[in-house]
Amino acid sequence: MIARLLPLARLLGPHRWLLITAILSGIAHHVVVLASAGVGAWVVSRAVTGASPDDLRGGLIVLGLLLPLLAVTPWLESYLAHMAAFRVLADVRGRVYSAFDRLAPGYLLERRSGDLGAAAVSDVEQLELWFAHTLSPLVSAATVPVAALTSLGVFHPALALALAPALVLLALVPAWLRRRAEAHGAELRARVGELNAEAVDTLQGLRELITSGAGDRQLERLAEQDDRLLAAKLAHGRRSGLEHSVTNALTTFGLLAVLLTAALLVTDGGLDAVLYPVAVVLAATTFAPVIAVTDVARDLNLVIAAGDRIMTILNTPAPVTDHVTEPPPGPISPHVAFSGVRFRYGTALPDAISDVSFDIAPGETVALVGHSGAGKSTCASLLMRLWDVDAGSITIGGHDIRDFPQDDLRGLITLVPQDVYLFNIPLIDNIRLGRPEASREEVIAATRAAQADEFITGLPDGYDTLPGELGARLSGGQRQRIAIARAILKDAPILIMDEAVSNLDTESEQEVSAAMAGVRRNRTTLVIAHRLSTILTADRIVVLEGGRVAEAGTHQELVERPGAYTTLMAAQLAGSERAW
Ligand SMILES: Nc1ncnc2c1ncn2[C@@H]1O[C@H](COP(=O)(O)OP(=O)(O)OP(=O)(O)O)[C@@H](O)[C@H]1O
Repeated sequence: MIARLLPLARLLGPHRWLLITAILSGIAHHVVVLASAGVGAWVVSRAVTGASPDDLRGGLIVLGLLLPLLAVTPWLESYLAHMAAFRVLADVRGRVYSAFDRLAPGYLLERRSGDLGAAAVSDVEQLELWFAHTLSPLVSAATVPVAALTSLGVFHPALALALAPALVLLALVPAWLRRRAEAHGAELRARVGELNAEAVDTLQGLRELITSGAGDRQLERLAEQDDRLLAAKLAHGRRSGLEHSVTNALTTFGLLAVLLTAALLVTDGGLDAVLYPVAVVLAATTFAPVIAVTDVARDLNLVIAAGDRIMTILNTPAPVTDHVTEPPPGPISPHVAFSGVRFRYGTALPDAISDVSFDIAPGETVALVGHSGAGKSTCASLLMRLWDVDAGSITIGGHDIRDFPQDDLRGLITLVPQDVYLFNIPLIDNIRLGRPEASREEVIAATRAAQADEFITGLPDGYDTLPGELGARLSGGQRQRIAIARAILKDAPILIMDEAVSNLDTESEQEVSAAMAGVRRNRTTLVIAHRLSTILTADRIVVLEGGRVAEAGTHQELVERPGAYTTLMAAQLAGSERAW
């Protein structure tokens, strides 16, 4: 078990010195306890056997000197161990968040956000048990009994021999129950993650649950997850209880063995009667650090499971890595070209796009159109290098996008997504996301250009409104205009727009279209188009079908020959506002 936990020590980093000092304080504490108990027992036993106050003075002075240490050393141990633990926890949490950043979105799509949230918060929290409450007692438990056994051995070897079996058996209890403990720990942490994921899902999908009347079914699912967590907790509790009882029994057995052996030795004259209470007190105090460890060891399975979950995240290789540290030299022309691009989301999956070639000249707008699943979003994700192409290449200004550090590449591109996420920070900071240093005036100018100024100033706190719950109350059109304001403010030369699929009312539609036209001006734009109005204003249209380019050209060129585009248009005309 300990071997599985030792890799966690690597997480200590620069805080290891704090922890080492805590461990030394812990050892000092136990030595002081042993010494004061021994000296105290000796003083009492001398006093009751008629020693004069003068005979006791030396012992009492030692006790007086030990007393402050008795108070200070445990405080120091706990304070330093917690300080080290909390600093490590903060570091680990930071590393987990950067891992999310590094792994996004490929790995994150495969795991539920509530489960990942549990990993970032409660799994990391679980590590406190190891760093603040286990490491130091563990070292004490390994050293103090050796010191106590040696002292008892000096009194009489039989005393050490009487105590040793109980100590050895105590150390073996966690090993005996290890397999069960690890299985329970993994189960328990996984169940906590699942319940968290289900709860987050429920909250995120509340509107859908209410409108579809599926709330009760979801509550049942939550209750089922709760039951599974309860079963895992009970199994953990049963094993933990068994461990506790065995530990208690062994402690009592060890003490009785020393008590009995010492009594026999005193009767036989092998041990001075004055040393009898000293031997018993020494034996009793020996168990304290061992019990402290077995107490926390009962929950170490949870730490192992939490550590495994964290390490899995930290050690997962990023889907995309930087091959260079500097972007290509000179001004980069915002000319985007896809050449023979092939990509699939997993080795077992079919190609999402194959042999896709098209280019977007600087300042040009290309509309990607096609049925759902045709590969439009995949093209946009590949241009932002959220994944790397499997074959072919994507270039900007003639340079392969893999020749840019990711930060530089994403500095060249702005995304206006379909569904805009608003953080619970003032709206002005939400708009500043891509350019945090922008002044208030610059934000307002960008928001005006995105036709979002009017509705924001109409809010009671205007630009300082916290979206919080409001995020959900903003209309789709308003959220898109906030994203457009972000894009205008970031002022990147290349723009990717994922047009909202949901129907906007006519007024919102006009406002969003006007805002989009504004942001597209002078920018190289790739728009995942769903609306006829957008398609008609694009310079060129690329029609995707089953992950391949079926046709490309201007609207005029494409309508003149029957093909994928005219079929899509026919579907559009037979349908509603939305094209597909
Ligand atoms: N994360 C993913 N993992 C596995 N397959 C994926 C993933 N994302 C998309 N796909 C698959 O890749 C193909 C192209 O999907 P993509 O999202 O690019 O299509 P799209 O044209 O943008 O569709 P829509 O208009 O519905 O968004 C589809 O078959 C889709 O199922």
